[in-house]
Amino acid sequence: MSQVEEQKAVLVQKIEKLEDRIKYLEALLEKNQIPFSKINQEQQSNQVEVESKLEQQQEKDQKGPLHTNLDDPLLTKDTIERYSRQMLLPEIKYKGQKLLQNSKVLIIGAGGIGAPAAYYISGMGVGTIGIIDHDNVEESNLHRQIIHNVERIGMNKALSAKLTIERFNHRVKVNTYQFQLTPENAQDIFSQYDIILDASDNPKTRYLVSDASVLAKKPLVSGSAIGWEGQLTVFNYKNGPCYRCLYPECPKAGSVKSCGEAGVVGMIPGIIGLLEAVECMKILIEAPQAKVLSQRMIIFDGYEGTFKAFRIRGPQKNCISCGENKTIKFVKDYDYDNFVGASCQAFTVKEHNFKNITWKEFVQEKEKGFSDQAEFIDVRPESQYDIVNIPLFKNIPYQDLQDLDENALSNLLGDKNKKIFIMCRRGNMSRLAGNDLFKKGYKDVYNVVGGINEYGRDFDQSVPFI
Ligand SMILES: Nc1ncnc2c1ncn2[C@@H]1O[C@H](COP(=O)(O)OP(=O)(O)OP(=O)(O)O)[C@@H](O)[C@H]1O
Ligand SMILES: [Zn+2]
Repeated sequence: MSQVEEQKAVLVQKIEKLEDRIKYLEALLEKNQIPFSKINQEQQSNQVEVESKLEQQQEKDQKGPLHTNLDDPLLTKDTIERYSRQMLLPEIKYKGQKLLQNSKVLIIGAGGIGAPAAYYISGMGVGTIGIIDHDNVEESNLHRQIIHNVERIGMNKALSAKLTIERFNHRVKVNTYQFQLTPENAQDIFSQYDIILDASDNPKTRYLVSDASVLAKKPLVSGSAIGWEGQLTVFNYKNGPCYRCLYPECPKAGSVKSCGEAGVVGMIPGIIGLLEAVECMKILIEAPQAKVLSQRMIIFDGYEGTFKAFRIRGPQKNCISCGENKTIKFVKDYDYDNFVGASCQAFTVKEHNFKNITWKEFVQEKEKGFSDQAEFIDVRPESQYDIVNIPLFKNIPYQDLQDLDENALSNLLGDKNKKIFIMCRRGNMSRLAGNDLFKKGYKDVYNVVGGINEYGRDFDQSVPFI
């Protein structure tokens, strides 16, 4: 989406929103029999003020000669009617709704988990929602990120979420942070909210979110989803463990996968996002009997049709984030790149001995004719290869390639002097594979830069961008 189209989409949204608001205000005016001229010009420019004045006026007009219990100016008649079905619950009632109305929730990422979580959290009447995401809506997000839509492709996800929420429940204030959460900005942003929801998709952000939540003394609802499976827990709640207590070391390279690599059934992050919203509500309404998922985890397996809940490790005395002698005092002073890069940055290859080749160079070389002394490998998972592939490249998924010893490799690839061309989806996994093959004795290894996505973009429009 071009910048102009993006701006146009934002304006169209605003017009629609204004039209809705005008209708609503006109109805209120009519109901209260207030002539339009009575509202002064200055206030007209501020919809929220006008609306709240009208609502107060309406409330005042309608107040009877006796006092009621209704003491929260934000929980007006209409608002209570909107939330009445949940307010009927003995665990929520008027007090619980007031707590929700006066609370602030920060959601990290408006993706597969964050999108449904934000939708329902705005539905339940939280007063303020903060949404942080630096990324733009893509076509491949829409099977699960239901807060966005086709017209929003190319628009920042936090902004897109805000536009949807404003049409869904205009009483919720949405703050957007249309940039990346970093060690430099995290503590400041977190301090402005009561509870944090992690809906991000990478280890570096997860550790950062956890450490910043510990420092800000805020509970952290945390979930993840991949394939058919999702999991959920609550960290840093009433002396419970933090993320680092559970995972002091980052998972090993290659074992950390994103939805973009491994795929995901859309409903799974949807379910996890909604479960995050449930935990969020339980914490905010301060229901004494509610069993918050602290030191417990739920694993949902959609394929098996099972939910399992079990206890997890408690707080660790030696945790560098929340333990007795914690060393993380300011997240901006902690080197997340180094911590994550050392063990879990899935696709970081700092030093390499393979050569890079672009698709243009590859095609030129192919036209000259490859000798028999060349092998072509596509290291993507079989499911990705199945959707679209270049048959010249045979599929040896990276996971399988890693497990092959030198003997098995030489049976498969033959002579170690052969040229080996490796491709993948975007050129990340092929770099890891290139390094592995070099270490196993193959000295003429080529990484095809940009993978199938770049081939599609530059050479063949019929190739889907996956
Ligand atoms: N540090 C961060 N700051 C802000 N947003 C983040 C950060 N890390 C991750 N996110 C956001 O969290 C969301 C995670 O969503 P999800 O797991 O569905 O992945 P995705 O990037 O939307 O999709 P895919 O992996 O399929 O391309 C993304 O929108 C991503 O931009
Ligand atoms: Zn800890």
